[in-house]
Amino acid sequence: MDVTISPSRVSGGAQAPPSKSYTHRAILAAGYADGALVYDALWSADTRATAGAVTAFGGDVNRDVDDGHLTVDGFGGRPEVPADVIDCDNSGTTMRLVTATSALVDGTTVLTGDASLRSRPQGPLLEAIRDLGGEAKSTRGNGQAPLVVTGPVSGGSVSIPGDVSSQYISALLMAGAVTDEGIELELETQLKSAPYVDVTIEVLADFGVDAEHTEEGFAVAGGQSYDPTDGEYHVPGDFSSISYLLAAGAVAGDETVRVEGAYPSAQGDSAIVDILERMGAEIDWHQEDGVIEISRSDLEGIEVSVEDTPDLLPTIATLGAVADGDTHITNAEHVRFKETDRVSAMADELGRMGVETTEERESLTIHGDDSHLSGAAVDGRGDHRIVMSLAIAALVADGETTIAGSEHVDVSFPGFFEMIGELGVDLERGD
Ligand SMILES: O=C(O)C1=C[C@@H](OP(=O)(O)O)[C@@H](O)[C@H](O)C1
Ligand SMILES: C=C(OP(=O)(O)O)C(=O)O
Repeated sequence: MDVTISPSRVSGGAQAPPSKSYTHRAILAAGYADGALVYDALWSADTRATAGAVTAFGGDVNRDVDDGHLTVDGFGGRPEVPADVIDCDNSGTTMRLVTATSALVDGTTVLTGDASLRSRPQGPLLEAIRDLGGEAKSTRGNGQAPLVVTGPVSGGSVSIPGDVSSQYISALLMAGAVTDEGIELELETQLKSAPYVDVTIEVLADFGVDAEHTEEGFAVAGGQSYDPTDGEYHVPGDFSSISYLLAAGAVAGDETVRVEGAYPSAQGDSAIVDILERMGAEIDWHQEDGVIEISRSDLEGIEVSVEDTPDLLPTIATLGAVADGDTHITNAEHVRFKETDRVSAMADELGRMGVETTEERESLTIHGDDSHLSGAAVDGRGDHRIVMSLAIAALVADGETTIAGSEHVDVSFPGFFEMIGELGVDLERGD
């Protein structure tokens, strides 16, 4: 479905959507437990895929139609053999977390996903499961889904690269807690996207499970039980989603844009506040109230590493297109392994809008000075973050911008277009 956006000014307040990363973990942790009530859960295409997997393993997930909370019945640490293939749809987090759950099953699990997910790397996780004594293979022998996993594994020590996806580590820590022996992970490389493992450790702690950093990597003791405090869990707001609302305020704010539900957590993407400040934005984060206020400001290019914050790259690229001078985004190689290669997708699609960029394997430089944003027909590449970032660029382009594939926002931010419409964006959604 296309969306056509005209140059617009934004103002007013918006509620941050719930965190996708925390919701995935809370649903699966509740599955590993006997169950839990999950409040403020994100109900999006990706989190529905994780709910589907918990159901396939013998749990159940029901959503309250009035307030949206989830009632999860768990499988108590003993996942049963799924009656069918598990479809992880477009969700890398689901596939990685659930592949490790599959290694606990006394039998065989088959996992697949859409074309994008079936092109993403799973090899290091499969190898780790084999090293733990399970069977794990890619049907095509290329390290990509469809995957076939046979357990059960009882734990042990494995080494794993840290520079492809942190989700392998999150997955093994979550599953390792209910193995007999626990799992020790030795990192073969430096860890990228590290804050996401901290998010995992935080959620595990809230479910009464201990996992820790070690000198070599991470470790989780076996024989633990998932048991959430008071049987419930509350999901915080999502800073990756918040980044689009703040970027809209920074480039197109008429009056102040105010985002609520922005409380501090382990999310690395809260770095967007600091990044905007460094670019010259007028921004205030009232942490105790969970409120961020931002007004339109003249932005300047900066150098920023996305080593810890890969999901911010598309937002930063759009900000760089509007800023004066160069914005140099470094440590970005792992951003190429997402729903699409986001480094080249942003270079190409912003290029269609008149933005000059220099792309290298590990970096993307946006030449703000040489760029003039013009409305154009652009492609969201079937990737929610590319769609949302181009939508923000469209606010300050000359003329209309039409983005193909607007429905993909359903992956992480289902109400995105309604929300920016309420902030004042002039948009029309077509076929
Ligand atoms: O664990 C998570 O919730 C995520 C980890 C990150 O992936 P990588 O660890 O693969 O970089 C991030 O890009 C993704 O959107 C969510
Ligand atoms: C990469 C993302 O998610 P996942 O890895 O779960 O597909 C994302 O949300 O940007």
